[in-house]
Amino acid sequence: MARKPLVAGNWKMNLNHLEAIALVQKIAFALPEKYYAKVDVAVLPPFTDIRSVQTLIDADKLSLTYGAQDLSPQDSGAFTGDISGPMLAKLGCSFVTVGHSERRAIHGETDELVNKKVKAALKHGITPILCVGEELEIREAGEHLEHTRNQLIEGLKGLKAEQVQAVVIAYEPVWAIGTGKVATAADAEEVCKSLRGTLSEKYGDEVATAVRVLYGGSVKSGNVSELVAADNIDGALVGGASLDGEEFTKLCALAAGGPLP
Ligand SMILES: O=C[C@H](O)COP(=O)(O)O
Repeated sequence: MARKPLVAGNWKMNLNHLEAIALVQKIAFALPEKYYAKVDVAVLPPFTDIRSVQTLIDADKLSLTYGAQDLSPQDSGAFTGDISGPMLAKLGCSFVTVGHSERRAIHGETDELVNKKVKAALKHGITPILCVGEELEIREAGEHLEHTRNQLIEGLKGLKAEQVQAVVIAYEPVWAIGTGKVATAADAEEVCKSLRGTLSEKYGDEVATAVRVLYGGSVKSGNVSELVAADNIDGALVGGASLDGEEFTKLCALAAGGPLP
């Protein structure tokens, strides 16, 4: 079964809602419609931008999709500062990243909390992009496969096979995020293949074959083709390069198999 690549731009804590509109317009103008048959493209802006992005995408009937960078495991209540799945669903979000390494490191998110967030996203019809990845020390100790396998198993705990089929996995080695140090395609493929193997072992071949596994960590137009050419890499979770409309458009076109627009 051929998996359609997904390129998701994680804007992190960058761009206000006016800048968000400008960037989405730039991408929409620069990436012709025909590319969307070969690649799914999503932007993941900060919460405060989502309504503006939704309005623009709906009004102009753009093929771009969008989502959020986090969600609460709760649906509503006294959780000051949090944003819930129902709120994101109402805003038309297709995706939400869960367990990004910045949230694990800066906000102390555990695998248990990540698992609750994955369930919250699925409950409200939003595709979770479950992020896993090892720190440099773990890679240097040769424990990256075991570490990412455990994060995957814990993140998906308690889900049925059909629910797992609706999840996107992103392998993001922490040492490659925002550092300019991209994992080689062989390094990334090794982990993505191992993650798919774990999915197969736990949920069966059909699920493992259907799930998209992305790579993230210093992905740019210059390295995306080599990464997505690997058998088990189905697209990219892009940070820094997703803030530059021209660069992100190039990257999406290359992930679609080219040519450049
Ligand atoms: O979610 C995206 C990743 O953290 C990658 O960020 P980066 O492309 O800036 O390295």
